[in-house]
Amino acid sequence: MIEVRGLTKRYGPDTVVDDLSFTVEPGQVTGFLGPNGAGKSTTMRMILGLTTPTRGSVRVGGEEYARLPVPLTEVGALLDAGAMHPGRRARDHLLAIALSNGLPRTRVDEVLATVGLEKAARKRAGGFSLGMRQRLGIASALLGDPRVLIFDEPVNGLDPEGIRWIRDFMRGLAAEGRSVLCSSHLMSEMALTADHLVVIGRGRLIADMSMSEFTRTKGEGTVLVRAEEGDELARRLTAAGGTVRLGPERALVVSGMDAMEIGRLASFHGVTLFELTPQAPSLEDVFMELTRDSVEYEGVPA
Ligand SMILES: Nc1ncnc2c1ncn2[C@@H]1O[C@H](COP(=O)(O)OP(=O)(O)OP(=O)(O)O)[C@@H](O)[C@H]1O
Repeated sequence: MIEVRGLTKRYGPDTVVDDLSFTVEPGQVTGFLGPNGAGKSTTMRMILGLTTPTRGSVRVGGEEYARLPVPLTEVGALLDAGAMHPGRRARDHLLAIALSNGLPRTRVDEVLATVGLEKAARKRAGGFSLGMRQRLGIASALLGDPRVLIFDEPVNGLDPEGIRWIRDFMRGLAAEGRSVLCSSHLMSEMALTADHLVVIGRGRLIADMSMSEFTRTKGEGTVLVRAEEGDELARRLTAAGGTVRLGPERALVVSGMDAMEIGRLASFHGVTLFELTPQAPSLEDVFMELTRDSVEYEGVPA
């Protein structure tokens, strides 16, 4: 497992990771979520001993990364798929990593097969598509057969087939009992992959819970309302404490009130309703709500 305790990183006056504590358990995919700039990559780099924390500690399998005798056999990571020599053949790239880490050569062909790159083994990485580069990056993370795997935004820029492959692959690794930590800034993507969620904003922990707990406890639904006198109803709902947004085709999307309260209010003011549909919160909505105060650069609504 990965144990993060009181982890803090400062760059000059900026605290980019702020007293962060969480645990990544085996047998699960833990989604590491946060808006752009939240501090996910910095946290992952500290877990991997690539960035020194200002304060706090990280243990992988009970040890600090720097104390692991052969780190690649404990933890494998995909941080930046572009980080490979373009002129080097895929197999040679893996062979160099295996040999410099004292891992057997036989692992190279095994991991190439695992990620489906056998046929491209003798091709140069420079000619690889993004999807193939991701697979090669994952192959190198798997060389030491580690129990812990870390993926930083692994599906960024991939086509739907590539996304599905990575998703299934991560689920497979967790099913084998490994600990998988995977970062993303998209909730919708994690909804299909993660068992557990760690959500951060501006370097601070916002949520640490199972996916089902996350939707159950954090979700407040909306009600879609269509009315003959939409503008009037919107005013009445706002006055009654609801929050109203304009939805598709002039429908109202109401939060803070349930369908019964809205129906009663409309009836009281003689407003004719055409539709009154409670909508379960999407995970994306819950995520946006949670991280609203912690996005670095917020767009101004048009
Ligand atoms: N070496 C550095 N020096 C100064 N500031 C840094 C450094 N590395 C990261 N930062 C800052 O730390 C903050 C967090 O960055 P980080 O890359 O960890 O976020 P992230 O959650 O991974 O975001 P993204 O999804 O955009 O990659 C950002 O504001 C970034 O500008």
